[in-house]
Amino acid sequence: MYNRYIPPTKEKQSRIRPQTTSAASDHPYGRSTRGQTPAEPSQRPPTQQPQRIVFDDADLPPIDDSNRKQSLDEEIASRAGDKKPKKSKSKKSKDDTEDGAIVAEREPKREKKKMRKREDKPDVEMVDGDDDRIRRRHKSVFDKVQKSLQTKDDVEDASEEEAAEPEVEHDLEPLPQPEPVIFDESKLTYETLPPWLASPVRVGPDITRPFTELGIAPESSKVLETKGLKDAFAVQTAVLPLLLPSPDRQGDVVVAAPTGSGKTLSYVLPMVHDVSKSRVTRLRALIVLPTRDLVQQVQLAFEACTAAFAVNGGKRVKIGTAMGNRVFKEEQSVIMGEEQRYDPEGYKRYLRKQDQIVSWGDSEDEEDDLELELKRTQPLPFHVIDHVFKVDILICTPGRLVEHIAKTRGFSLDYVRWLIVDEADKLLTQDFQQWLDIVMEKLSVEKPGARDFPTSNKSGVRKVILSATMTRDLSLLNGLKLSRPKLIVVEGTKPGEQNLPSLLKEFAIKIREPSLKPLYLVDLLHSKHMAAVNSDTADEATVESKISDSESSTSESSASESDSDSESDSSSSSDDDESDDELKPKTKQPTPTTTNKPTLPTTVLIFTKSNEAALRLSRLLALLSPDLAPLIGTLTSSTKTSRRARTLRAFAQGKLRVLVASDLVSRGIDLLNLEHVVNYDLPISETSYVHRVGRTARAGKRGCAWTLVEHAEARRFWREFAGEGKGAVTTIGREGLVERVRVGEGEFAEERVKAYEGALERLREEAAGGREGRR
Ligand SMILES: Nc1ncnc2c1ncn2[C@@H]1O[C@H](COP(=O)(O)OP(=O)(O)OP(=O)(O)O)[C@@H](O)[C@H]1O
Repeated sequence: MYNRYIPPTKEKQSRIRPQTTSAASDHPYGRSTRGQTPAEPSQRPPTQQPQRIVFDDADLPPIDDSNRKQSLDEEIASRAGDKKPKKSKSKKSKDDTEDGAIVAEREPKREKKKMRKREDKPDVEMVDGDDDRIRRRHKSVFDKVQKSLQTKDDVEDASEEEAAEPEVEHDLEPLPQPEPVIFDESKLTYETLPPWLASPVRVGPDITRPFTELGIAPESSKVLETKGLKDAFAVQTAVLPLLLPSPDRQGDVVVAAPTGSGKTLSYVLPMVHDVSKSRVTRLRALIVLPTRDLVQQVQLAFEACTAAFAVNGGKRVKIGTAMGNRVFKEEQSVIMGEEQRYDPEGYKRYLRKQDQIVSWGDSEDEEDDLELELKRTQPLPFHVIDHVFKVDILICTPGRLVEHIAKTRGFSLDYVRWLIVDEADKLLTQDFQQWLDIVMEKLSVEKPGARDFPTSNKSGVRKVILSATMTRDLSLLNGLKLSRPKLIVVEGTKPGEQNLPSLLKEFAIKIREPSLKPLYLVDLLHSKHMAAVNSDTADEATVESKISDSESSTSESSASESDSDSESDSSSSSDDDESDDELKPKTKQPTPTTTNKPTLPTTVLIFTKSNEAALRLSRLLALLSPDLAPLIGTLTSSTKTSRRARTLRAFAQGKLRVLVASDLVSRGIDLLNLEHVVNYDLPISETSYVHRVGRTARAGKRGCAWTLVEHAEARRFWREFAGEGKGAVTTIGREGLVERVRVGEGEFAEERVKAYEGALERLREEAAGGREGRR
């Protein structure tokens, strides 16, 4: 800081003492002036020794120059004519009592003002040469003080300047302003879309109707009822009448309905109904799905319904799958068969061809052809071999379908009259081996009468396209070459968006310490939040029995690897009691005595961002929470299909309660009685969020979705997924709001953190051991 300056009076001037000091103190503030190098005192002549002016308040008497000032003011006033003389406002005595810092800041400004006033009146103020010299020196001191204060003020004002630009005075004429940006707040309308997309058929989410009212025969309805399917759900009430035989001219159907709303049965029932009317087994229908797990799940739905239409003379429809879980040849033999047909002309042609192969068989390729031919079944004399389908309906993944079209003898789509694309947005966006182009080309082949629908006026291929997050992208839908399409939308609170099930409750958990995230998860799993939310689920959760069951047998960790991918995968219709059972409502158990283990969760599906993350988290959970270990299963795309199926089955039976999964199972998977979904890692998109959380709150049941949100993810989560906060934009439609919930609040106890670090170390060792083992 600097000494406070009091302007010198005549009286005071006599007290200013010149001092000979060091060079550093030549400057009034004990520093050399910037840019000047002060000379060594010894080099200077004594007369040129600078004077150190010491202003010491203690030495100075109070200034009372009011009289002099008054006379000066009067003179100024008399010169100015009409201006009144101002009263002197010297506050010296008051300032002396004020806080030093404040005084120090105010004083220079005030003194500068006074100086300026005096400079304006040189004839009055400048009494003699000494005065003049001292005054000039003071002025330079003022200037420097002023400058330093100015710099300080500048720094302090900088932040304010950022906020508000300084006002610059201009002429009265207004400055030219930039054109105001007009934001187009109008929402995307469907006006540019074709009428069928612009005006969908809207259905309320709570409508139900008996199947018999929708065109299903009473005998079939009865069978469905025994499978737990009493009334049709909303989407089924709208879709069934469009797909079941009708005298009206019918077209294709596009369905956008929330997860778990029953889209599968809306196409399964009319297809089975139609195909059961045809006598000969031929490939009549294709259902394309993005994953093997979904293929297996839809197969179960079909098999549960085939019996319902094998009444009143209808045939039992044969279902097959093609998804690449078995060796190709085996899959071929399950889908296709061979039949000997009497055809002497055909037999002659066959013999001529054999001769050609034998005589050409010189090159390596031709030898291979010959070998292949000899391996094939040989026709009986005067017979030829026909390749025939063993299934009426094929449920498949796109890649495997393309492979069969290319390589399987006799695999023709000539008689296909149903094409179902489930999870359509995924299948249309991702071009799996250009499956759609290849299939559409095959379906364009017309064989007279081959694609006629026995009991309706519709001819050709009937297409049904479904998703909970249906695309409205025409360029994608165009590839399907839809004919007279209708869009069915099961309404939510915000029509047109990706609606969540109405009975889903969503929660967000703030993760304050990301490095301890697994501990938050453990706390959540053991909290009261993970209790059953559906009364019937609570009834089924006979905790003790299930724990002992799982401990003895089906723990994921103890699951046998011997379960190979060649495990039989029924390709034709059969009385698979186990499959049928899975669709049956579980018989109610007595109310459980959950109090013994109150902290164990009911049923939870935890989503991670990758396969590896799922495997790691699953193991970590088991280490951190040994009581949970036997109840944890893992589902990743690197897990064998058969093992995944077993895990899903164990979960459905209540032997497993916690599934840790990658996004593989986020779409379509129908886990019976799943109550809670946890987004351990944030999903990559809103669509992914909708599918993940849609694994619960299905088929009119309640469910909860929990998302762990780290600080860095909060903005994205609340804006994009929850649709809350400034600038929120979300396509997700929901009934309520996402609630904030606290879990793992406060410090985690030191022992827990230590145990966690120990578990991580163990995990590292296991991973290293695994790598060593593989080497
Ligand atoms: N009419 C019905 N009565 C009773 N249960 C039904 C009925 N229709 C469907 N379900 C059951 O509802 C559940 C969800 O059905 P489904 O899997 O078809 O949903 P989804 O709409 O395809 O969901 P996602 O979009 O997630 O694939 C299934 O367990 C199914 O058995």
